[in-house]
Amino acid sequence: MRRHWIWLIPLLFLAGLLLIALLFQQNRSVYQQQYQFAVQLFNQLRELDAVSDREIVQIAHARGRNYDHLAQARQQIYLAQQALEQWAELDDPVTQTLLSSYFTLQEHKEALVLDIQHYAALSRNGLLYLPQLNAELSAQGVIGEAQRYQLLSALYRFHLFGDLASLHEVQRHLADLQALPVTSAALADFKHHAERNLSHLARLSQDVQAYLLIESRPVLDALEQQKQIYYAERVALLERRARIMVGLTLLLVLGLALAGYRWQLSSQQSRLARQRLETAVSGLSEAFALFDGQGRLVLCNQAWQRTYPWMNEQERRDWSRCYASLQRYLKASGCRAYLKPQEVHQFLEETYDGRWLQASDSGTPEGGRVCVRTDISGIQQSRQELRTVAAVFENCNEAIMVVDAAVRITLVNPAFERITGYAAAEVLGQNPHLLASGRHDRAFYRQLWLALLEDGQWSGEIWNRRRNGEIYPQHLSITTLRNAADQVHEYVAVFTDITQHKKHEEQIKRQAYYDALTQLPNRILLIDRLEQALAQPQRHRLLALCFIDLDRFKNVNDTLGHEAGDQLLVQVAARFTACLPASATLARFGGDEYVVLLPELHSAQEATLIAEQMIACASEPFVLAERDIQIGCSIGIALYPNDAQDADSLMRNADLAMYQAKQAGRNCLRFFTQRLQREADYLMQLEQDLRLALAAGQFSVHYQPQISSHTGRVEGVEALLRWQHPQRGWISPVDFIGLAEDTGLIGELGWWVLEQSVRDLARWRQQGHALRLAVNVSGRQKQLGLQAASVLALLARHGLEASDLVIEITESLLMERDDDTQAWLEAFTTQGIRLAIDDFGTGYSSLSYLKRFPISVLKIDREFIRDLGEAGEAQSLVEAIVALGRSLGLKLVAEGVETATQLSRVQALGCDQVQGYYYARPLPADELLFWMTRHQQDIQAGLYSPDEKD
Ligand SMILES: Nc1nc2c(ncn2[C@@H]2O[C@@H]3COP(=O)(O)O[C@H]4[C@@H](O)[C@H](n5cnc6c(=O)[nH]c(N)nc65)O[C@@H]4COP(=O)(O)O[C@H]3[C@H]2O)c(=O)[nH]1
Repeated sequence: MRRHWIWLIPLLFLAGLLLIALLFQQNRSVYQQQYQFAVQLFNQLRELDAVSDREIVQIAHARGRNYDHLAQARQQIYLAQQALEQWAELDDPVTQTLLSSYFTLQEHKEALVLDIQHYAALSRNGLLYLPQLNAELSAQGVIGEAQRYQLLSALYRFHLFGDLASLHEVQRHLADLQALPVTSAALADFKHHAERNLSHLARLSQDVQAYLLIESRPVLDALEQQKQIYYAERVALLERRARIMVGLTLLLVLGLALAGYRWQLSSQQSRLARQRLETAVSGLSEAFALFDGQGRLVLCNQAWQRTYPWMNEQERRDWSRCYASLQRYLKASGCRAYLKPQEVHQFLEETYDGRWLQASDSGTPEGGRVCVRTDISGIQQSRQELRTVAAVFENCNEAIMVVDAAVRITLVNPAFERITGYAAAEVLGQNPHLLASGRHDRAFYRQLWLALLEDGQWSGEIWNRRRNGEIYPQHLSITTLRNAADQVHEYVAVFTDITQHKKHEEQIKRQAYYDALTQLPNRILLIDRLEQALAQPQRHRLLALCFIDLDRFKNVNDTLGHEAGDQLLVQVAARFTACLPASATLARFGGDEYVVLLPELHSAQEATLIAEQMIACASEPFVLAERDIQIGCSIGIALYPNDAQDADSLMRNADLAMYQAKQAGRNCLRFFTQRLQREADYLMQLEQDLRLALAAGQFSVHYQPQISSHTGRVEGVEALLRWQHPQRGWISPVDFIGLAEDTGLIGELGWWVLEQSVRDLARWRQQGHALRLAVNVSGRQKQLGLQAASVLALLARHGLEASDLVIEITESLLMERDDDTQAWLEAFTTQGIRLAIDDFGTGYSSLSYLKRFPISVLKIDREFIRDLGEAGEAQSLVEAIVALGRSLGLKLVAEGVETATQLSRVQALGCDQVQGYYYARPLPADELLFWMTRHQQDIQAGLYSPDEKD
């Protein structure tokens, strides 16, 4: 559509040409008309001039009868002159001059015409009167008649022809007449009139001559010629003007075309410019709007629409409405921003959703308005963040050091000054190397710089020097900052003084690797050193690991207290250290266990000597709490590479050997042997089997009767666990209870024994056997969660009383001396369950714990009972135990009574009950019933006699 206007240009051009031709033609015809009219006028004037001349001549020569034709001609000449004057080109001076002279000529003629008419009339009258007078004279006979006739005749000729000869003749005749004497008045009158007539005729002739001599025609010709020239000039002028007009039209059209082209070009450019502007504006993050001089929206971007989402379309498109809306909005928002009504203004504006805008409104030269809104919420936030960062920078405990690309310190914070001792002014502009301690080599720094350049950061520990020369450790993190061109801009180093941290670390390390009490290496460090020693590629090398356990340490601990025990451990450590070579590592392994690593041995004998020396040291009395204390130690030795190849195995084997030494009577040393290994393997296998045995139903409970030493009646039974191993047959509880305790299986197993035996007891009750049940309970069961409440509930479930149950515990449990154990035991006894001390006399039998714990029964170990019949101190020991029990009101049970002698002895000593093979071995439940029935029958039959049973 836009390009169609181009066809208008030739059309306009043609229209212009047509218009010019039309105007040209019109003007030309006007000129032509004027010219023709003027030519007609000239011809008419010429004709009228001729008529006028003819009439003049006729009048002058007495041929005209009247002046009507002459007057008519003169009148027409006058009108034609007026017409000519009207049509004359007043702008042409030549025409004006000619016309003026023509009019002058005509005026002259007019004046002559009047004269001629006048003298013609006078002449004619004279000529009419003279003949009358002549006739009178003739009649009177006045002389000179001939002369008069001649005169009259000459006069008539002169009048008719006006020739000079006639005039001369008249003049002669008149002179002749004049010469005549006046004879009469008539003659005088005649002479007078003749003379006057002649003068009139002369004057008439003179005027006619003058009239005819006036040349008006050439003037008319000149006028016509001038008219023709003027006309030609006018036409030429018209043509020139037409050409100019054509030229101008052409120029105009060309100009229009050019203007159109330029307009099109400029509109294209402006379209392009607008597109570019729109693209640029739409790409702006700022809100942008352009309003024209009339306040109409010319252009705005998406950001503008987003900025003023509350504005409706009309407001957005109209600046005044938009402005008014802004004003309203700002007023409503509590005037936190300001708007000035100037032509150009800048202001802050807070949007409804809390954003801050930097607004700038400026006028355009056309009276429009450019509005820009920049969301400066981020800047505000950044400022806030900067303030926060600055506060952090100033107040943080970490030292911050900024170094420029030329490795010069540009900024440090107060923490830097505190840590390094340097004031900011002292280090700014300096190379950070001034802080170096000299502890790190070139390679270290090369690595650091490489990491900074390649990875952009480095962090680690570094030793630096304070201003006072002190070298201290830092934890340093350096980050490389790069500019937009990816060039290193600066390095930011953040570091903390980790002196204290290092100390703590050292302390923690020490705590982790050293025993706090003895300051010896602990188990972890020992294993570490052992592994290191084993890793040494040394041929023909012998290494020994000695596992040491103090003998009777527990006694010291229990009797003198933990503090004394601790002192003993420290003293032992000191003595052992004194016995060992420098290459050895003495470690406290835990409790009263020590381990010595001897890494550089030449023979096993060397290890023996060292171990014996340690045993000797440990056997020397120790002074604790002003008392001499005698202990000893058992040492197990395992050798590398003979006994094991790795650290774990070596430790285990040394431990086994140590147990072997313990079993061998303590205070001795034992080397690990293959037999020990086999036993260890056996135990391992046993443990595995034990884990499966309960589910496999391999356990059963046997019961051993407990018989009143006074009546011989069965008062109770002791439940004893039995394990029927599928391959190994019966396994004694002595062999697996300890293992079950170690593995924690005793919890489940012990509960199973309780359930099983309580169930059997309840059955026996129903069958009429009033028995009391004794069940062994391990101290480990306490740790594994056995509760009195559960046991009571179990009894209640089977309709039994708490007093029907006796729990047998070992002395060792009572040795634990903690409140928990007491509370745990009391939970049983307060409900009526009784407690029995098993194997009394083998441990640290003490009056104190017997008093402290709620014990009801003492079971005298069978070791003492066994020796009762023989000479020795057994008799007096049992007597003492019985006396002790009696004094505390305890019931006394003798275990392991096998013979009648033993029975009679324990009866004599006052034991309340006996238990032993003398009466019965532990029996399965069914056999027990059978045994009890028979035993009852024997008693009833009076057959029961200790001697008989023996
Ligand atoms: N030489 C000899 N021995 C006699 C005589 N009379 C009884 N014995 C044995 O002496 C042990 C008495 O049990 P204990 O001292 O409680 O000693 C028990 C007890 O401490 C433990 N034990 C057995 N069953 C259990 C149980 O269910 N739980 C717990 N925790 N330990 C149990 O195993 C130990 C050994 O039990 P057993 O092998 O059954 O050995 C039993 C029994 O068979 C005798 O006249 N001569």
